[in-house]
Amino acid sequence: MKGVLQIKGASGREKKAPKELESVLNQYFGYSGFRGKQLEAIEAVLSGRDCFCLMPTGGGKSMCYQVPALVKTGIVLVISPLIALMENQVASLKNKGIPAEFLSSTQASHTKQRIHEDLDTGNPSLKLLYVTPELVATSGFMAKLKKLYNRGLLGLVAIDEAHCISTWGHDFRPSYRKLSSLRKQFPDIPLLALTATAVPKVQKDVISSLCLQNPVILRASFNRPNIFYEVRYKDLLDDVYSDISNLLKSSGNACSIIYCLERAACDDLSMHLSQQGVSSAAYHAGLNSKVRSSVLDDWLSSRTQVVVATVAFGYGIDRQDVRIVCHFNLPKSMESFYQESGRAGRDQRPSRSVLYYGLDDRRRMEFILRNPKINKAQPSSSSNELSEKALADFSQIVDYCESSSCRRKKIIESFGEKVQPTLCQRSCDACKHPNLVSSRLEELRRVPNCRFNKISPVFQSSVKPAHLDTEFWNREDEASISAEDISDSDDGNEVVSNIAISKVPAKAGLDAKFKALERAENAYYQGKGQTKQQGGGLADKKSISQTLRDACRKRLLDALGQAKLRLGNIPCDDEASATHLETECFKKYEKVGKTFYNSQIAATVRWLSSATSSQMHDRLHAVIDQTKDDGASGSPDIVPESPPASPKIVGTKPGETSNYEADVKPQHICKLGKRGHSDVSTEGAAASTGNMELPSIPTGNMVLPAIPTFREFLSQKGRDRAKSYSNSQPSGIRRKSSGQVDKEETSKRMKS
Ligand SMILES: Nc1ncnc2c1ncn2[C@@H]1O[C@H](COP(=O)(O)OP(=O)(O)OP(=O)(O)O)[C@@H](O)[C@H]1O
Ligand SMILES: [Mg+2]
Repeated sequence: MKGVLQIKGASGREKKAPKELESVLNQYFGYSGFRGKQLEAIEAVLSGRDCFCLMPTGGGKSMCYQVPALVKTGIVLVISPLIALMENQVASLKNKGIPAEFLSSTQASHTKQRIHEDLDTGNPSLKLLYVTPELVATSGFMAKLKKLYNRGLLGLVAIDEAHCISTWGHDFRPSYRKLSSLRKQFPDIPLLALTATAVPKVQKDVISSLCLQNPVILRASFNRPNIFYEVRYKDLLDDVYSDISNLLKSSGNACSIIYCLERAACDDLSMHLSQQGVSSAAYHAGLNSKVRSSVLDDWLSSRTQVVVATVAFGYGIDRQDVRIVCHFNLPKSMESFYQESGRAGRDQRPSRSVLYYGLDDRRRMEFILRNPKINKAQPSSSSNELSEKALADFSQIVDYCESSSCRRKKIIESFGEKVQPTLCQRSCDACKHPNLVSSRLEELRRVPNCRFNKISPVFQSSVKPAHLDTEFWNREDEASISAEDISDSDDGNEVVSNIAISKVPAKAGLDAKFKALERAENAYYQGKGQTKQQGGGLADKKSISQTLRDACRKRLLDALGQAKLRLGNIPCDDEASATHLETECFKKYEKVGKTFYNSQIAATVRWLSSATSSQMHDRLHAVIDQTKDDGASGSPDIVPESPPASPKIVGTKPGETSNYEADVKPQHICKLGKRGHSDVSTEGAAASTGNMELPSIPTGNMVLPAIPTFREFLSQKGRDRAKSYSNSQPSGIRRKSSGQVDKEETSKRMKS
C-alpha cells in the first residue's frame, strides 16, 4: 500500500499533529478537513485512550478508526453488526488502495485461509480487519487475536454501532455483550465505541458494558441540519400511493429509500410506484441474495431511483446522495427513525424525511410491540418489562407524529440533547407551516375513536402473530453466519428479531389471511388456557355464566320496558319476553362464547329501541300466544303496522339515511317459521360489537338484527368508519367514497 506512516509499537501513545492526520485524510479519502468530532476521536485513540464517540448518522464515524489504521502500527480490528456493512466498507477501502478484509462464513474458504495466513505472519499486510461480534466470541478467533496482541500487532479495537450492546438500545444484539471481555483480554489496547443513536442511559450502558477505562467521551449534536422533516397523515389522504409517487416524481428522480414494515408491503408499494412511472425495486430478507444484490447494485449505480425496503436495507448502505427517505409505516422507535431517516443527505446537501403516519399502522405496531419474546440473555427482564419499554419507545414516535411542535426538536430532545428554540429555522413542516399541521391534526382527531381504541382479542393477545411478516433486524445476514463463526451464540434469544415471523406467504390471498386470523384467534384462546368453540364446550373463562345471563336478561327487560313505553301496550309478559329474547341469544351463541353472545344481546337491545309494534309482535309471538292462551292478557289483538317500505337498519335514528340499505344480501334472509317467526341464519358465527350498526334482515313485515359473517363484520366495520369519518370531515376536505374506504380498509386490515 502507498505511503502508510509507520510508527513503532501497536499500543501506547502515537500522537500525530493534526496537519499530518489531515494529509492522510486527504491522501486516501480526498477530503479536505475533518468533520465534527473526528479529529478528537482519532487523537484520543492515538494517544492510547479509550473513547466513546457519539456522532450523528452519516457524520463520518468510520473515519475515526480508518485514519488511525493508516497511521498506527498494527491492525485495527473493527467489530460490526452486519456482514453487508463489512462488505461495503471493505470494498470501498480496497478501492482506495487500503489493505482491508473481513472474515465471515460467506467468504470462500481459500479467502479465509489467505487472511489467516496473513495474520500469522510476523508482519501482516492488513491494516483493517472487520469481524462480527459472534466471531470475536469464538475461542479460536480469540486465540488468534491474542497471538496478534502478544506480538504487538493489534493496534486498536473499534466497536461500530456500539449501542447494540445495550439492552436499552434500539437494536440490542446479545452477541455484543460478549465484547465485555475485550478490555481484560487486551489491557493496553485502546477501545473505540461508536454510535449515532444512544440516549444518555444507553451511553452509560455502553461505556460500562465495554468496561471502557477513563474514556474520552465525545458527543456531537444529533442535529441533521440538512434534513427537512415532515409527517403526512395517511388517514387524511385520498390515495397514499399517489401521494408517494407524486412526491418522488416531483423530486426529479432523486435517489430515495422507502421503508415499510412488511415484506408484502414493499412488494406491493414498489409495484404501485412502477405502475405510476417511478423506477423502483423492493428489497427485503425474503428475496434471495442474488436478487438483493442486483437491487442494491441497480440502486447504487442509479439504474433504480427508489428502493422500497424493510429494515434489512440498513446499516452499511453508504450512498451519499440519498435525497428522500420515506417511512411508509411507523418505525418502532425514535432511534430507529433517526437511523433510517439519517440515511438521507450523508453528503450534507438538502434532503427530506417524510413519515407517513396511519392510525392502523399505529395499532399494528402496538400489537407487535406488546408481544416481545422473553429475552433469556437478560433474566432480570420480563417480557412485560421489554414490552413496556418497547411501547414507551414507540410512544415517542407517535408523539412526534401527533404533535404540532417542531419535529427537529422532538428528535433531538429524545436523545437527551438540549435544543435552542431557534435551531430549526423552518426546516420541518411544523415550523414552516404551523397552521396547516395544526389543522391536519385537528382533522386526524376527528377520525373515529374506534380506530385508536378498538382492538380485537386477537390483536391484544400475547401469541405470535402468524399473519405478520415484519423485519426488525436483518435476520438473513445473521443466519448466514455459520456455526463455525458463532460460538455459543445466543442470538436465538434476540428480542427484536423474533417478534413476528410470518407463516402466511407474503402474497397470500384474502382467504388465507382470514384463515390465519382465525388460527391466531384460536391460538389466543388456547394461549389463555381456553378452548375455542370447535365442536364442544368452553373452558370457564369463555363460557356464558348464569350471572351474565341474568344481567343480560335484566338489560333486555329494561329495553323492553322502554319499547313498551314508546309503542303503547303490547300484550306480552315482560319477564317472559325478556327471557325469551335472552334464550334466543344464548342458544345461538352458547357454543361460540360470551363475546358473540354479548354482541347479540347488544344488537337485540338496539332492535328493541327501534322496532315497530308489528315487528315486536312477530318476534315475541310465542310469548304473546302463550300469554293469550294463559288468559293472562285481556288485550285485543294488535293491529300490525304497515311493514317498512324498505329494509330498515337496526339502531338507525329516525330520519337518518343509511349506507346499509343497499347492502342487505340474499343469504341473510331468515327462514320464516309459522307466522313469520324468524330463525336467523347461523351461517358465519360472528356478531356486531356494541357500537356497530348492522343491517337488519327483512322478513316480510319483520326486521331482525342480522348476524353477519366474519367477512361482513370486517367490511361493515370499514363502512362504519368511512361513514362516521366522512360525517366528521369538514366540507372541502378530499375524501374517499365509502365503498373505496371499505375495500381499502378491509384489505389493509387483512394485510396486517
Ligand atoms: N471529513 C469528511 N469530509 C467529508 N466527507 C466525509 C468525511 N468523513 C466521512 N465522510 C463521508 O461521510 C459519509 C458518511 O460516513 P460514515 O459512513 O463513516 O458515517 P457514519 O457516522 O458511520 O454514519 P452511520 O451512523 O450512518 O453509520 C461517507 O461517505 C464518508 O466517506
Ligand atoms: Mg457507520
